[in-house]
Amino acid sequence: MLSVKEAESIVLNLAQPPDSQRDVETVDLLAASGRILAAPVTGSLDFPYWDNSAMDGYAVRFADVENCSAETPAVLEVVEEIPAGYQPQNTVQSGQAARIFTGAMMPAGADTVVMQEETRREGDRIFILVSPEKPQAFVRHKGAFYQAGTTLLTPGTVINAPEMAVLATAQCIQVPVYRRLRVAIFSTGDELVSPDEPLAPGKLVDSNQYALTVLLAQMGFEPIRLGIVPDNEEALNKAISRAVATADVVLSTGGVSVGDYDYIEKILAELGGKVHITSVAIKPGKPLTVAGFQRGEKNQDSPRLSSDCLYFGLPGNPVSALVCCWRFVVPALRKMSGLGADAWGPEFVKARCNAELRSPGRRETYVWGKLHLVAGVWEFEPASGSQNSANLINLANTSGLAVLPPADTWIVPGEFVEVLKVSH
Ligand SMILES: Nc1nc2c(c(=O)[nH]1)N[C@H]1C(S)=C(S)[C@@H](COP(=O)(O)OP(=O)(O)OC[C@H]3O[C@@H](n4cnc5c(N)ncnc54)[C@H](O)[C@@H]3O)O[C@H]1N2
Ligand code: MOO
Ligand SMILES: [Mg+2]
Repeated sequence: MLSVKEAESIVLNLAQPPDSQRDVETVDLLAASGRILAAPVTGSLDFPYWDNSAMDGYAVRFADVENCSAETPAVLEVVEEIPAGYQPQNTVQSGQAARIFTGAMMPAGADTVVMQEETRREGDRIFILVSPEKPQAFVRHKGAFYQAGTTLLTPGTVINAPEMAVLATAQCIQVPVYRRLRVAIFSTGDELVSPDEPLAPGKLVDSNQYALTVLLAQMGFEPIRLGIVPDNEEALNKAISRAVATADVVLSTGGVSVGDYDYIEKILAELGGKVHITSVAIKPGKPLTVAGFQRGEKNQDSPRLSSDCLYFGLPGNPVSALVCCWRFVVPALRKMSGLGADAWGPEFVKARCNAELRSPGRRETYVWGKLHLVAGVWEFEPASGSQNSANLINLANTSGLAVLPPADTWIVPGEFVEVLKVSH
């Protein structure tokens, strides 16, 4: 049995980042929302584009207003009005000013803006009542923030609202992003029926496929649902071959333990998969099985990442399947999707536990519950009811998994524990 750390490192080694040529597609600006940038975005313009005013007021020559005051105002002739979006026509000469508004282009000759609250207007004359602190006051200079040719966004950046603003301002209307990872999902088990089917004695509703589909879709991956596959070698062989041929990553649930009908590992090997992990010292999730498949010839109809197809045989128990996903699958998918290493996770926080937790020890134990931020301190509240890997009901509302080490552990209320944050 591998430790959680060993398994994590194997999984992250198998998960390879996308190819910067082959795994890239170009999408329209707004369609890039939530996607991961695949190439640097470089501005071809200075930012600001030109000298402009930061205030509503008057553009002046500093030398004309340097020593003025309310008692001895500088009196200037207003020669032009410059709203935002307008190109000034005149050069401001000594003794002159231009009316100007926030964001409007500075006129030639002027070097300083005086805000209108510090002036008094009489017809074409403006009285400057307060001397600006220094020349260039309230002028936003061309290229002061970024110069043309500067890299504004680097590959691996997720495009959210601020990044969208940068793309728009750089006029990057066709955005190179990594293509979405295709993740095949299927459930195995003769007992399984779908939620709309009648439940005969001995049967169980397939919940795993629905949970995994939502988890992946919410993270921006492309789930491909392949249904329920019976515990039958031929059917499993077909389903696995098909999944491996069409997806970058495959997630199956069930059939990875030691029972007579647990065929996944055997079939993975028969199909040429290299099985790297068959059990991990984690509770729940012990029989997690991970295999890699060599990439075949690239096929136009089923483009794949440059890396091998990565297969996760998740345990059938619903909590075990999700815990394995949160702990191992999500970081691997994040790496494969093109995110930078700092974004792969998993993310742990120290939290004050509000109840007693015990674990007998041989496996690293994950206790599910809720994380709350209370006056700046994380608090962990374990889910009430049975912490049993088949109890999918009290897994609802989980936002954190407290991690107890693989040793006899007894956490008392008020003690701090390491908690894995999960999306909720
Ligand atoms: N003799 C041993 N038995 C078991 C061991 C062991 O070490 N020795 N490990 C146990 C652990 S831990 C786990 S976890 C499970 C994993 O079993 P499998 O991955 O082989 O999964 P199945 O046997 O197919 O199913 C387990 C359980 O989960 C239910 N299930 C399966 N699929 C779904 C689904 N899609 N939706 C909801 N529930 C599902 C299934 O009915 C079983 O109850 O093995 C233990 N056994
Ligand atoms: O690992 Mo199993 O998931 O303990 O029930
Ligand atoms: Mg089994």
